[in-house]
Amino acid sequence: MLQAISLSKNYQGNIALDNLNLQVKPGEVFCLLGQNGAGKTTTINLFLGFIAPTSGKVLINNSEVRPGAADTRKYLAYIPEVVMLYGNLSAIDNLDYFSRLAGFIYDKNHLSGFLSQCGLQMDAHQKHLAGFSKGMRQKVGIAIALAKNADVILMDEPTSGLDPKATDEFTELVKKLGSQGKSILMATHDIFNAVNVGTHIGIMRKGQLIHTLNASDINANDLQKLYLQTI
Ligand SMILES: Nc1ncnc2c1ncn2[C@@H]1O[C@H](COP(=O)(O)OP(=O)(O)OP(=O)(O)O)[C@@H](O)[C@H]1O
Repeated sequence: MLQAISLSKNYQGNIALDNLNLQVKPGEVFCLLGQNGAGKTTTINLFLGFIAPTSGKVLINNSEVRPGAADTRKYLAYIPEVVMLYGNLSAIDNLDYFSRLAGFIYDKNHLSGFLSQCGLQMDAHQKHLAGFSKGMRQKVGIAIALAKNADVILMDEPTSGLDPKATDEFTELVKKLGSQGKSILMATHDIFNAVNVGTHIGIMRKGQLIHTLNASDINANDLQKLYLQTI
């Protein structure tokens, strides 16, 4: 489970995050919406331990995240806007490498099984990543999350630039991960997708979480209205 408690972050006197409180329980997909600069990436970077909070704390499975500490990182997988892996390695070799880094050793069939579960077509498993589309890279990123057995998945605008079919495939995968009990926090600008994939939706403005909603309580039109009123 993910928790942010009274979390604030200042950069040279500028407030990037202001007393944020949120939690993402197992099985929940929490979508964070907000304009550029609202603080979404800062929130994700704090959970990843890339930066330290100015005040407050972030917890993963009840352990406090500290920059550079490995104990909370083992629960995590991270899907950035573009999954950057080794272009000169095949999908299966990338997956093997990153699984081993996380302490998991699988045979080729098992690795291939993770890639297939994530919708990557068989004939791409042995191909170099350099030739992959963004949608294919995101699938390999999710396969790494599965292979690492990560409880928590952080995603920063993972569907930006994906075509509608690739977005739909990605959305179905994220729902499946949620139904398997993962806790997922996703920063996104895609209101329609947030309603579709999220169990919870947060709207941020200037570092504050202004609204937190159950996705089942709102449709995309009403969410868009609320978003525009809020930002
Ligand atoms: N390393 C940094 N140094 C100084 N200011 C920063 C740094 N990183 C972020 N900020 C500032 O913190 C605020 C929040 O930025 P953040 O990247 O978290 O927003 P965001 O909601 O993710 O935006 P976007 O949708 O553009 O990705 C912004 O004002 C930004 O300029």
